[in-house]
Amino acid sequence: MLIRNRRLRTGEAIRSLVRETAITPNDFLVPLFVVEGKNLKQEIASMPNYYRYSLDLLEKEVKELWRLGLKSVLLFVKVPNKLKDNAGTEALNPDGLMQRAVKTVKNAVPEMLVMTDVALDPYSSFGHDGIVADGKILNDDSAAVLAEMSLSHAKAGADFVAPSDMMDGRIFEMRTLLEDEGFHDTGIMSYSAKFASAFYGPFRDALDSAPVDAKDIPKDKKTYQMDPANRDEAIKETLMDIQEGADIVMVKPGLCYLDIVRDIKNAVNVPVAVYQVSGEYAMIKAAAEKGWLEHDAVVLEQLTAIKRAGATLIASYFAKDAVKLIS
Ligand SMILES: NCc1[nH]cc(CCC(=O)O)c1CC(=O)O
Ligand SMILES: [Mg+2]
Repeated sequence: MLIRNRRLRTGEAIRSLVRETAITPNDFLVPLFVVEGKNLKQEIASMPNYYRYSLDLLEKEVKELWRLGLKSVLLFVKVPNKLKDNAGTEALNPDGLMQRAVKTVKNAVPEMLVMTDVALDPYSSFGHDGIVADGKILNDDSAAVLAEMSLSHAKAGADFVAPSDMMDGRIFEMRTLLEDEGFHDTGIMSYSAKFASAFYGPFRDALDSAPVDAKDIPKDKKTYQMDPANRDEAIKETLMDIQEGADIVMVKPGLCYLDIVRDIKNAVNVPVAVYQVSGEYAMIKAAAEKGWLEHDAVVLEQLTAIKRAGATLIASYFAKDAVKLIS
C-alpha cells in the first residue's frame, strides 16, 4: 500500500494542519428577539436557552456579543397584538420597537453591524409576510410597503436590511427607494432562496407570528416561499435578487438545503448567507436534553458542514455557544 489516508489523521496536530474548513467569530450573524418592556429576558419555550430581550437587556447582550468577537446582529421584534393590522402600519412607525432597537444597539456598540428583518408577519393580524386580500397575499402592494419599511429601518440607522418575505421584485423596490432617498450605503441581505419549511415553528412561537387559522386566510406560506423540492428555481431566485441589487444572498433553512448552498455558491460572486433556523436549533436542544446527542459536538459539526457547503455567513442561534467552544 503506497497511499494510506490515515497518515493525515494520526493526531490532532496533523489533523488541524490539513483541516479545510474552520469556523470563526467572523462567520456569524446573531439573530436577536426584542420585546417591549423593561428588565425582560424571556426564554422561548420551544428554544431552550434562547430569549426575547427588552431594550435595556438587549443593550447588555450586544455588549457581550461584541466582547466575544461577534460583529453582527439580525433583529426581530415581537409586536403586541393591538398594534397588528393588515397594512404593516406599525412596521413604518419611526418610533416603533424595531426602530428603537436599532438605535439601542448602535448606542451600545457603535461598530456592531445591525441588520433588520423586513417582512410583515410580526406586524400582521393574519401572520403573513405581506398584505392579505381575498384569500391571497398581494405581491406588489406588499413589496411597496416592504420598501417603505426598509427605508424606515435605514433612517433608524440599520446597516443592512434583510427582507425575508419572498415577494417578487421587492429587492428592486427596496434598492430603488433607498437610492432615491440617499441611503447608498445601506446594504440588502436578501432571503433569496427561502423555502416553505416546517422548521420555522419555534420562531413563530418566539414572535407569535404564525399564520392565523381563519376563513380566507392562507394557512401556510407556500404561495410565496419556495417548494422544498426545487433546486433550479433556487438558483433563478438568487440570480434575480442579485440583478435587483442584493449585496448578500441567503439560503434558508440550513441543514436540509446544503446541496443548494453549494450550487448557489458556485453560481454567484456575492457572499452567500445560510440561516440555521429555529427548528434546527430546537431539534439539537431536544435530543441533547434527552441525552441522545452530544450537544456541543453536534453544534460544531453542523456549523462546520454549513460553512464547508459554501456559506460565507451563518445566521445561527448557536453563534454564542460556537465562539465560546472554539476560543
Ligand atoms: N419573515 C418571517 C421569518 N423570518 C425568519 C423566519 C424563520 C427563522 C427561524 O425559523 O429561525 C421567518 C419565519 C417564517 O417565514 O415564517
Ligand atoms: Mg424572489
